[in-house]
Amino acid sequence: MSLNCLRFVSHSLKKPPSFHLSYLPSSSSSSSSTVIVAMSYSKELAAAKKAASLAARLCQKVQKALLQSDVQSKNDKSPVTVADYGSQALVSFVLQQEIPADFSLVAEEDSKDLRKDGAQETVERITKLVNDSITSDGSYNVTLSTEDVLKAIDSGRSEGGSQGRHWVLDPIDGTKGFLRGDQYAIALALLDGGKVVLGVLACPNLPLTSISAAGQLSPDNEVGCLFFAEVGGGTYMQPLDGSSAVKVQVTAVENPEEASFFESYEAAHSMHDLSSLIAQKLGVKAPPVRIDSQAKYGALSRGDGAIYLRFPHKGYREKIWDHAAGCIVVTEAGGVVTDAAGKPLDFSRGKYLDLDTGIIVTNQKLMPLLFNAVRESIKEKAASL
Ligand SMILES: Nc1ncnc2c1ncn2[C@@H]1O[C@H](COP(=O)(O)O)[C@@H](OP(=O)(O)O)[C@H]1O
Ligand SMILES: [Mg+2]
Ligand SMILES: [Mg+2]
Ligand SMILES: [Mg+2]
Repeated sequence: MSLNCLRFVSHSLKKPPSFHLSYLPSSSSSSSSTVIVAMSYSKELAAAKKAASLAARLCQKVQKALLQSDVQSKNDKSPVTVADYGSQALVSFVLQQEIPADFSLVAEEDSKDLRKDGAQETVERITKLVNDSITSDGSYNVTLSTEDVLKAIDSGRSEGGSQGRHWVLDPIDGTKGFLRGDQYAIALALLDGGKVVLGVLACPNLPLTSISAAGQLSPDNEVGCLFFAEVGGGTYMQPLDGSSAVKVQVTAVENPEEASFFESYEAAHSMHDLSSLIAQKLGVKAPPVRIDSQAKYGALSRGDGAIYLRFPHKGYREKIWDHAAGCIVVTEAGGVVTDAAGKPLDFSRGKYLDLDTGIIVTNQKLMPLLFNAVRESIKEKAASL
């Protein structure tokens, strides 16, 4: 049997992984000899954690100001825009400082609107935010100009694909949640050869303890989680303030009656009627936990719930930055992420995920039952239309 894609990891249970190895054929001949190629993403992972943590701090600052302001300016979308752009510029800057070689970034935002007449003040606000973050970190002795910031944002224009390495960034995932003062995430992943090889999810408002249906969002709960995963190395969570990381695992629940599920807060993002039909078929008793952003993947990776269902309305095309980091965080914690046809998500085709109907996430034990319930429910829903 060919060993060309056999990978294994060196890590202890407590410590995040530092490297993994790939066995590759030593030549194109059919000889059984192999060479060991060290494949490490530890430097990239450290850079990604640093970038996402700094961006999380920037977003927290903006969200705090937004929530303290009066109702009128709450409805004003500009603070959100500032945080989205600021986060993207900062992550792009940090990654280019830390890993300058062959830099490629596929990210949600671009500077088109910021280059229009009348946007100068906004660009200056973003630039100040980014520079304040860089100064407070202290590791980079630079001050960015407004043009540097616009360029950093636009370096996220790569198309990704199946060749080489590409960073994938959602600078604020769950913008609607961010606006409401609820959940959002800074989601950063690395693709190598079209596969997600590492992912980091910074979730500034996610409690450090479970948000299962039983114990939802206690107001005095400590918040701010950083999830991170490297291929073959498991998933870890640490407080965003930097204290030590713990390994996390998806729930071991096998009985769907004991399972609870996550879905989007926004009904426009996922058909709640379809998920409730699926839950009913499975015999799920707990009500859905509705939260914004890829914080759902993070929460699922540590067993807060057992299932995540996402069924966009017809015509919506999912983007890779909405799932890349979340997907590896869950799979490395022992979970399974597929589309509604049971296929793994394919991140190698550029910005979009071309998938069948929706995304389903759960543990390995529940997946066959969930998959059947999904197929039946989709058929029933289609027949009733
Ligand atoms: N009609 C739609 N259907 C599905 N997803 C949508 C959507 N409109 C926007 N989204 C995506 O849903 C993401 C938020 O997901 P969730 O509902 O899990 O919080 C948004 O990310 P952004 O907030 O980064 O724009 C956006 O990409
Ligand atoms: Mg998003
Ligand atoms: Mg976003
Ligand atoms: Mg958006």
